[in-house]
Amino acid sequence: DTGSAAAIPVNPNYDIAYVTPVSIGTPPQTLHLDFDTGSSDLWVFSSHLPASQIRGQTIYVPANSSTAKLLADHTWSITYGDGSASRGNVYVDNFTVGGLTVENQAVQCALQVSTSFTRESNIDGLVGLGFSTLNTVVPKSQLTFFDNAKPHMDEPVFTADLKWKSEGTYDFGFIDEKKYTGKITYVPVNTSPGYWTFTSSGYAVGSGNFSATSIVGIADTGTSLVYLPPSILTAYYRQVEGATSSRTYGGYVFPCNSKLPSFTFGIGEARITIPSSYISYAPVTAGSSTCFGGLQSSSSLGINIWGDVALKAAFVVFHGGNPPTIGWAKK
Ligand SMILES: CC1CCN(C(=N)N)CC1
Ligand SMILES: CC1CCN(C(=N)N)CC1
Repeated sequence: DTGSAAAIPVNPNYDIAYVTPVSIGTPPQTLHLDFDTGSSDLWVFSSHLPASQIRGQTIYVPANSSTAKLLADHTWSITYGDGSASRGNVYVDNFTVGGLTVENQAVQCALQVSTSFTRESNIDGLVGLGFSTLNTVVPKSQLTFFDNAKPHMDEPVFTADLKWKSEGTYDFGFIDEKKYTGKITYVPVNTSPGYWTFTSSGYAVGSGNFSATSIVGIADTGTSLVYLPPSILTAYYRQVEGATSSRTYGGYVFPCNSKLPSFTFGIGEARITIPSSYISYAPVTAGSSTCFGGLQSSSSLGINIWGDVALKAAFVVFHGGNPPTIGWAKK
């Protein structure tokens, strides 16, 4: 089996997150979900939510699906890095992404979501594509869509072709040679933390020398920005006129008309370059002439994150073999 589905920016001006249409149940209910390689719960806004917590999202109504079955006495509860959270009960149902169907996929139905999810009217839930060890369902943890689909896939892979301010693609079960240039460089993945954790070989700022240094981090489609060690941030933003680390805005900001260098990171001998346009991320508030950087410090996170700002500069292969690996190519 294979599948292919769109990755659509939730906001036309800034790549805050991407959503992908999925079909759940019989007859199919279409929701737009945030595919997140940094977590492993598949959860949706549902008919179990109080109306006060829904603001435009599409809800999944298990009662309207002839193939939905309650997973009795199972619950889940999750909190994300940004403090957002959700919790609820669990059904299994048919789940289809871009033509690839998994029967009896655990679909976690929200009974409660935090205000940041309520405010995000274009996100109807998440599809966790991290390792199933992170799944929060109790008493029996559930498998991700990828783990359920893998045995039926032509190849045990999914790929991310995210794009700057435009629609990209998630492919499942195959590698589309048309989506990248040159070769794919694969590096090992440490599955123990439950994320797609790999080691980058170093970085360069603009046209400067490449600094060979191991950077352990995660490839995370569910995080907007790139979070790296403070020393790298200092090296980058020293090249940006008027850049400063702002306590007010919680990170590096600079005048929106400042000239920004690109940022290159190493994958083995290969190099991926993030164009400067991706790093001038967004005005700190609507209409401001102060912009928030797409590269920020990981010092408060305890983990380095290659989020969408980095991923959209590449074609990325999440290879679920034994052992899993991650591949990066230019495009
Ligand atoms: C390590 C953190 C990265 C951001 N998160 C995520 N994409 N779900 C939460 C975990
Ligand atoms: C990784 C997740 C962090 C929380 N999210 C959010 N507030 N929209 C969704 C993605």
